[in-house]
Amino acid sequence: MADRTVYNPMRKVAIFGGTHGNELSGVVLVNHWLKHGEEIARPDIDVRPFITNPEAVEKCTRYIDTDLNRVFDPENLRKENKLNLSYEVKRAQYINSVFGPKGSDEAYDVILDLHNTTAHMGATLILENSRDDFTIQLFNYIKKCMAPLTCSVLLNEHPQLKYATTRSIAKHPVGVEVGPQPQSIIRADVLDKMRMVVKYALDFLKDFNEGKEFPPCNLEVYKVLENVAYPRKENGDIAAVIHKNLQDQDWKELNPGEPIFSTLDGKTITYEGECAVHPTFVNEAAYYEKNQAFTITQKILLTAQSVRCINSK
Ligand SMILES: CC(=O)N[C@@H](CC(=O)O)C(=O)O
Ligand SMILES: [Zn+2]
Repeated sequence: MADRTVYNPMRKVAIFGGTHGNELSGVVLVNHWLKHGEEIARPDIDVRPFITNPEAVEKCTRYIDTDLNRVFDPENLRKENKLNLSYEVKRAQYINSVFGPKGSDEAYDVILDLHNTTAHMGATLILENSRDDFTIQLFNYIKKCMAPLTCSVLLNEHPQLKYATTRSIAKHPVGVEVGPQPQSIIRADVLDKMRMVVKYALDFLKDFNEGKEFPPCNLEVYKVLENVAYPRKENGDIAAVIHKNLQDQDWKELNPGEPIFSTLDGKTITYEGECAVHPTFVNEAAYYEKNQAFTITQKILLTAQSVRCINSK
């Protein structure tokens, strides 16, 4: 007999934009929905659009003092002595008080956190927990609705590389990452894809709350294995750039021996891993300061039990 997971209805849903103030699709969509909420309204769901880092949005920069999307860990959320805290840690504590507290029953059910990447990733959903059947079912639904457009799923639950995201205060965190889009500009194609993802996510939640059962499913995901750093000179300067054969090839197979960097003196550096991988976040602008040239992932299949809602009316 197939197992089924039951949940309470998902009534508290937030859509976050401006977690990074220079990723403008989420900023303009959330600002639009704050004035015109009809598009995101669904029966019996409180859907709340919210700008998470207003100072960074104002200055059109990723962050003011520190990356907001890294500070939702218990230690930062607990810190006292408000005078010495960075703007983003104070903001994280406030966001956690409104939409969390993280890990509690009162926390929001679902948070869609809207991001852009300069990498050629297309529409991407970011999953934080491979055992969260509800979110796997949600992603499977969105992916099917997006077809023939691709919608890839990135799974980040790497013990060292996972970070404490803004969305992680929700019971079911959903990262939405759409590219390629340069920082501080808006591309219509990217905006449309993000808008479609949000629409399908909300449609799923409506169907789910109305009692629709979603049968068991398989979901193809790209699991984070490692971040690859830029080769640097002794003085810290970048010594090589992403090779032209790797540029814009996010999600494509990369085999051992294939080029990944070109050095400034004209040499090619090849991938020397053991087996084929799938790079992503290739040449992401925001990751130069984190010294990440790209992330390598492995394609795996997740399965989810059927899900349905308990007290649907
Ligand atoms: C380019 C970018 O900002 N990416 C996001 C990914 C995520 O939301 O997990 C970040 O590094 O926070
Ligand atoms: Zn971002």
